[in-house]
Amino acid sequence: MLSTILLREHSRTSPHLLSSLTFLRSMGGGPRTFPGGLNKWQWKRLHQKKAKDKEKKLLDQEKQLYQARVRSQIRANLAGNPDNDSQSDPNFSPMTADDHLKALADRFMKAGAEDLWNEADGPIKSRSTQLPPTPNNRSIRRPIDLRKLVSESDRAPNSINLNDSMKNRHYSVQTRRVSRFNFRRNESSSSEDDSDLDLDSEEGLVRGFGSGGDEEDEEIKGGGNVKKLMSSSAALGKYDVKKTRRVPLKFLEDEENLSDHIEAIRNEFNNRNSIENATDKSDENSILSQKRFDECNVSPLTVKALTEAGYVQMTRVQEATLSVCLEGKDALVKAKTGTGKSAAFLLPAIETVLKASSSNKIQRVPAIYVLILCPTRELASQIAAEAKVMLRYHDGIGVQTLVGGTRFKVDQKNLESDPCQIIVATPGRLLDHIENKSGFSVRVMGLKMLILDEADHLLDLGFRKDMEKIVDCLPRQRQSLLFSATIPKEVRRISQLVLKREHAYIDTVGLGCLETPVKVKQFSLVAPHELHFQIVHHLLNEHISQTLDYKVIVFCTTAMVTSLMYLLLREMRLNVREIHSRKPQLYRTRISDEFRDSKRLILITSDVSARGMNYPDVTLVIQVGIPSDREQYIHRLGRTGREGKAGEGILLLAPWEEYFLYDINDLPIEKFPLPHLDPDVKTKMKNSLSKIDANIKEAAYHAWLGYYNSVREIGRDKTTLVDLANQFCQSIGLEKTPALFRKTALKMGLKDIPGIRIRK
Ligand SMILES: Nc1ncnc2c1ncn2[C@@H]1O[C@H](COP(=O)(O)OP(=O)(O)OP(=O)(O)O)[C@@H](O)[C@H]1O
Repeated sequence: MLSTILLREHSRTSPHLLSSLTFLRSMGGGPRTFPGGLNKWQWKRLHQKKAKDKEKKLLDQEKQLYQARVRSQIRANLAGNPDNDSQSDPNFSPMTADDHLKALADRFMKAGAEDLWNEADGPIKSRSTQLPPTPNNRSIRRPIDLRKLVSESDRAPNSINLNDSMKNRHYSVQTRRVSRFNFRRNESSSSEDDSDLDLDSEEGLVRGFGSGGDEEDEEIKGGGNVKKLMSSSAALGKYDVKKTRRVPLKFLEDEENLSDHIEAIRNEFNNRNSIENATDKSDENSILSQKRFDECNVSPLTVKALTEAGYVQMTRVQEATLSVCLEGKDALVKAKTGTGKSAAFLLPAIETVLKASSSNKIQRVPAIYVLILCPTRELASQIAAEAKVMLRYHDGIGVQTLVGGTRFKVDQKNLESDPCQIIVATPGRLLDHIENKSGFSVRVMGLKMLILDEADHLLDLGFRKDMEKIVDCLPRQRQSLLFSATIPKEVRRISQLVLKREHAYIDTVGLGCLETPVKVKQFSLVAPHELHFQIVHHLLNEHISQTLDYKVIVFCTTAMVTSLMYLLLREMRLNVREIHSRKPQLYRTRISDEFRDSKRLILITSDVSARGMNYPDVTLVIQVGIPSDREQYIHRLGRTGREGKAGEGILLLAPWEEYFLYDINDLPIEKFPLPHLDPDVKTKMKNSLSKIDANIKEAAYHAWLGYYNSVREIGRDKTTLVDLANQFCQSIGLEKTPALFRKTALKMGLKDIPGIRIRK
């Protein structure tokens, strides 16, 4: 004690002594307890909690104030007399309900008003506000879509609209302050969606069981004897990728010597493609713009690699975003599925590395300049493969993936032996590397650019905690780019966790325009639940008989239901493969690569394949059961009709899931007639089902129950839910309902529900 006081006194005069004291303490020489007998971590946590509570309180206050101000302003405006209280005006007459709605709609659809939308106001509904019939609630009215009340002219004049831009070939960018609030670390702001967001986990029940089954970004630390990192080929994968690394960097000045070469490629291309271009340009649905890569401010070496890979013209999203991203601005970008978002962020990423490398040639181990985060392992591999193709002629620039399901040590070895400047990672594994004291966090401190692919999903509650921790460890002086095909309004608010307030919002879809690919025909089929397996079999057979080079993806609600569907269809002699989170990573990668490169194959999958995966020429997507939300429907459907091609999507629902159609009623979905099912096939299916291991069926029942329990509209009536689950049980040939652990049943609120069996 005395020595501490003496040291403290001394340290006032000697800073060296202070650092020695700190060192001594870290070595165990100093006091380890804080007031109240707390240790260092408890003390730290206590203060973090206090700060968080304070921040939340302040935020709530500000929010209430702001809402009150907006409400009073609306009231004043509607009454036509902003200065006086309308109620005290003797001539005051309340507006009709329709006028009121129209006035609200007008105000809300003004440019930049999206941040003011509340669940009850806005045109984009969350599931919590759906009003269509549920098993218990059949008479509720449909919500009014404010979009329909708004005239075309009220659209944001300066936001990018693909359809408009097609006419005048001119993109503009909406840059503005997004929200008055700082929503950073404020989960309560989206608490109404908590249960929806919980659905990110593939096995809702499994989460309840605590058995650790996750959907995406599952991290297996040190598990499995993985001999090589995943290496899937992206869309450009058939072209050679660079094999060697650790070559001295070639910098921008060297590239200028290539201008002759590029000029030659340009001329050759002009001649070769002039006829094709003429037809392309006439196609309004083409994803391509008229601008070529060689006309942009990107490195000639990148252009050379792109040209060789067949990328000559930019896609619309690439044209719309490139200049903004190259200027160094933060951006939030929305563009339809399959329109080339990956290249849109990879191009500025490469330019960032080139620029940073040229100004920092002395570092022995290069800093990580670009970090790309995405929700699934397969997507990370795909992005890395595409980046490698673009980097083909950039010697000395490397890209690596850090994803779960591989050995952590292997990652570390690769990082040491082959230092890279671009990392593509899933959040969980990245965090492991940051928190591991191996120097990775130091390399990350040089970061220049952070990219979130599938940004809305990464900012969901499922990933939010990890994202907050990651962002906390990154330098503030960086550029951030967020890309997705869907950006719900909650995400625009929460995006400030990552983006600067002054960022560009680039929407190449356009407010109120169709969010799905134009050439994809969409159908919904509502049929009794017990017929679903047979209907899927029937739809697949029909499609195969009509489509020579068929390539189909069937999405199921959970991993175990996917597994059951796969085994059943395999028994029925269909050419199927399966991918879901319960499969080892090497298996997943192998199947993913096989499916990418093949034709006449059916992939049965969970939501691990829903976002970002670029399997070329998928002819049909079948979604069995209700998707977790509207966004997931759009992403799953987007696995077909990529690059402006044609495709087909069928959503198969049980009658009690039909309410979901209201969430997507602005999409062009036609009713699919109930097919005539062959009784012989029914018998065959029954036989096939009987051959499947009962454990798989039991796991499927558990997963099914967990998934639908977490779907708010279905899960809140536990008795009906258990009834439906038992019907499912019978339909898959289980005679006895599988029992739940007491703890699980309790967690799910099912303990005393008739029909639930508890394990003794
Ligand atoms: N400039 C280009 N010229 C030709 N093809 C391109 C170009 N840019 C991208 N593509 C192709 O478009 C397809 C879709 O690209 P990508 O996977 O980046 O789409 P996406 O918008 O990220 O889709 P998702 O929303 O599903 O993630 C890929 O096959 C890719 O090779």
